[in-house]
Amino acid sequence: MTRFDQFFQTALEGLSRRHLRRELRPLERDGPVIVRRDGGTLLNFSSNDYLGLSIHPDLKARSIEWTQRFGTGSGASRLVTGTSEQHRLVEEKLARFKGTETALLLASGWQANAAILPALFRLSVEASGAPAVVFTDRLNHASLHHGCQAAGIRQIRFAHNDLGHLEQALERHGDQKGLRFIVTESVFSMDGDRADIAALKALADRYDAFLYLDEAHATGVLGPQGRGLSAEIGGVDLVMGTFSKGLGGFGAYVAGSRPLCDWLVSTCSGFIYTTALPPSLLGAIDAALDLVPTMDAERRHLAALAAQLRTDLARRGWSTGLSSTQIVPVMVGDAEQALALARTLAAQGVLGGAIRPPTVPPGTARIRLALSAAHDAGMLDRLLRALDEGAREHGIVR
Ligand SMILES: Cc1ncc(COP(=O)(O)O)c(C=O)c1O
Repeated sequence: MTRFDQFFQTALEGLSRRHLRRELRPLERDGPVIVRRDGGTLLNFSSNDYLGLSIHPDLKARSIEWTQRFGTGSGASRLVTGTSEQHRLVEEKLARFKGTETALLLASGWQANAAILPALFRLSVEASGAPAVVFTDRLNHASLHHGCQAAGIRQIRFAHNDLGHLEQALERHGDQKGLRFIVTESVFSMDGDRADIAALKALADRYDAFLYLDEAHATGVLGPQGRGLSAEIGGVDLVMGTFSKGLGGFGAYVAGSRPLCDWLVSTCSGFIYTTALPPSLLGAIDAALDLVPTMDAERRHLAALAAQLRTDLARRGWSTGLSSTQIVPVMVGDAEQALALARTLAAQGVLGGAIRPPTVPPGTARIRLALSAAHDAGMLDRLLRALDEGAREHGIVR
């Protein structure tokens, strides 16, 4: 015990009373969609490993091979020791995949957003002498908020995916001197809905704004050959994404123009002051980038499963919001009820995470279901039966 522990305890009890306390629970994976927890087996609907690549033999083999050839760690920041051939090869492959001039690897999606935005916004001061004017979707991921906060800018928030509202804001702030930035996601992680990238790009062009797009949940899954929604139209100024979800590994990327990536190499704290990605991860990413473009059948299966699930849930009276992707929220509303429902799911052998404020807005707690190409129709039936049971047990009004 330290003398501060009593403060932690009291603060934690406060979180518990508001049903906001989070806890780590031991879990072991057993195949693409099965996990073991508390001695039982659960069917997993909570993982972002959308294509099941994290256990693919090709990723494992190249990760092992590159570890054996190049070691377990990179030793230092790339600016200190130099850039390895593997980093260069993976970045080139990534730029080809995303259809951009170049790309840059970063440590994680969270770190990328948290560190890129402050570096990017500095450009405004350099170019115009005034701070950046930043327009953000109200439901942007925590890491995007963090990046804005770290940059010390005030976000001009527009209603979720409401481009009319965004346009009004662009109009209202039209006479501000700084460079304009629109920061949003192509697929929203807690709602599974999509941004209209073509319309965003048109707005960005009309108002001379820089478009920053987070493709964390689209990479590998959506767009032509899984290249993300930005690949459908091209011309997005900066696309970031992660390797931790559809690509089955870990780490993140920025894809864009050469001057953009050169700027980040010189100014992005989260790139400069951190150790380069290790060979094991680079090997897995390299293999995933070979496989993903060939996985149209898996993507079709995943999309069909998600559509089926939404139809079945709607038939049973559940709302799935505006989901149109592999992420399907089952809206509950009350945080305590969402937690109770997740507990019943687990008792029925199904893992579906309860997502509560502050991750989602107050009153919109939900079970976030994330589908994988490794799921099948029988598994969806099991999930639906478990949800019905939970609704009955806890008197959840649908
Ligand atoms: C939209 C979005 N961006 C970024 C991240 C962070 O990515 P990573 O898990 O690679 O840190 C997430 C992860 O949940 C996300 O949902």
